Amino acid sequence: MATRKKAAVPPPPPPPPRTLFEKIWDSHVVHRQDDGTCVIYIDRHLVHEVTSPQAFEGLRMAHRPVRRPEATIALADHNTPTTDLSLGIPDEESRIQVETLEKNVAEFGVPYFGLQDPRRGIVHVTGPEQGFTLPGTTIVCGDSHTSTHGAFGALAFGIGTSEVEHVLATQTLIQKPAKNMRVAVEGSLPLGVTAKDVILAIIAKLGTAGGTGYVIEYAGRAIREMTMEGRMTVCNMSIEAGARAGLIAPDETTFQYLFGRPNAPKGGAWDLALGQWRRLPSDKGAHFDAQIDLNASDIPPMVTWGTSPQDALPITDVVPDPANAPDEARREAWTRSLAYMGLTPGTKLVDVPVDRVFIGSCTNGRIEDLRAAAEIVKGRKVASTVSAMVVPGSGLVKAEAEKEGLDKIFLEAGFEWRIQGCSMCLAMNADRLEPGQRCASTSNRNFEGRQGRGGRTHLLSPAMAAAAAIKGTLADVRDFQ
Ligand SMILES: CC(C)[C@H](C(=O)O)[C@@H](O)C(=O)O
Ligand code: SF4
Repeated sequence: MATRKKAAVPPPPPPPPRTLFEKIWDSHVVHRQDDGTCVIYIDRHLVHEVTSPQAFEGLRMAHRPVRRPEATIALADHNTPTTDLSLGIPDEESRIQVETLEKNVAEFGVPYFGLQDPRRGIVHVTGPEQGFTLPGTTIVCGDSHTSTHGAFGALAFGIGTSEVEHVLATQTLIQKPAKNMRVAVEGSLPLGVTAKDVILAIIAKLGTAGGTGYVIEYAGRAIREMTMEGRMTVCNMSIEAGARAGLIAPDETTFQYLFGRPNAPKGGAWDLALGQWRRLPSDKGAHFDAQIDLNASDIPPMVTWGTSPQDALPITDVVPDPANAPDEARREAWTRSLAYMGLTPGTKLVDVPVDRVFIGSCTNGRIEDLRAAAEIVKGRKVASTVSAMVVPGSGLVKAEAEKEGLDKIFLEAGFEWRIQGCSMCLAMNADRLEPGQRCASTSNRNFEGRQGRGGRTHLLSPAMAAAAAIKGTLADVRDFQ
């Protein structure tokens, strides 16, 4: 019998290279509409007291339960006192918000870290700490700085209150895919330069709208060399560049941080997860719609002078002159900013006196941030003209810092040592600036009135904030090392 040679079946074409964002997106699409709008599955949901009341009320009215309470963690962070929790919450509006959250989580069976629970912290500090934030997952919260969790290679973004209700009810969201931007920081960071300086330098370059419509993936040696704390600081402020989210490819640093955390997978599930996580990084040749490059060795310690996070300059610089602004719109914006900030063009930034120093927030309230500040503060005293405070990002950060003796270093230098919460990052509780007061702050927003009506904010790193507290003016941390 004659044998006919079988025609060789051509191998299937290799799948097109994809970015980290595309991989997470594709694996979460539940339904795709013709116009590209998708229903995506949400793995994890963080809930705080500010943006959840109407969401729960909506569920109540519709007689709907929370779809997956076990995929949710709730806690209060914005409105909580930082001095003494045993007195309750004196401010009525704040108290009502926290009590409403407590009532809602009890009624809907949502896991809750109560006021006295040491795991309670700013949502973006607590989530990662608990291993609730995992690579390759989708994470949302009714809070713009949800981008923080992107440091783990999770697609994490802030949502509005009606979307909070949608996620509580369905564990899904309706979204359009974003464009991909790659921001590469090559080389190693010089001494005195931290993740905060890197992200301020990136925002100064991109502008507050430069990231609009994009998910930014941060890459390059300087990012790979960062700890998880540093990576979170970078991703945290992605939103200040207008981006939908920030992402960093998970690697050994990520896995080491997560191993053994309460909500991280255990045993065989851990090994399985590792195998999946290692496939997440962007493929070689994946398409990015935009690319920005920075050299780490060009980045000095940075500080903001104006009322937008993009108004950042090297600490060695001077207050800019609106006459030198690149266009008319910015001339006007700079003039307004300088009037609000009470600054004169040409003044050296290191000569600008500060009244207050705030070390904390979801940008820089983690243990490594407190260690960096304590290193500068150790054996020194806060200037007599300055009132300074440290507010840990979570109860666990506070406990660890106390175990290491950092609280003593701060207290002996004249800092106040507070209880965890958002605190003076946005002045929703009792911690706020008086009109006209100037603050060196490790937080992420310097908008008018952000830290209290009429308050003036300079954003900088924890080490730089510590140096400012000692010197009584903005200061170059490299003079203190
Ligand atoms: C209160 C909350 C909705 C708000 C946010 O979305 O970011 C706050 O956390 C902030 O930092 O301004
Ligand atoms: S610390 Fe500041 S930026 Fe972060 S969630 Fe709280 S208020 Fe928002």
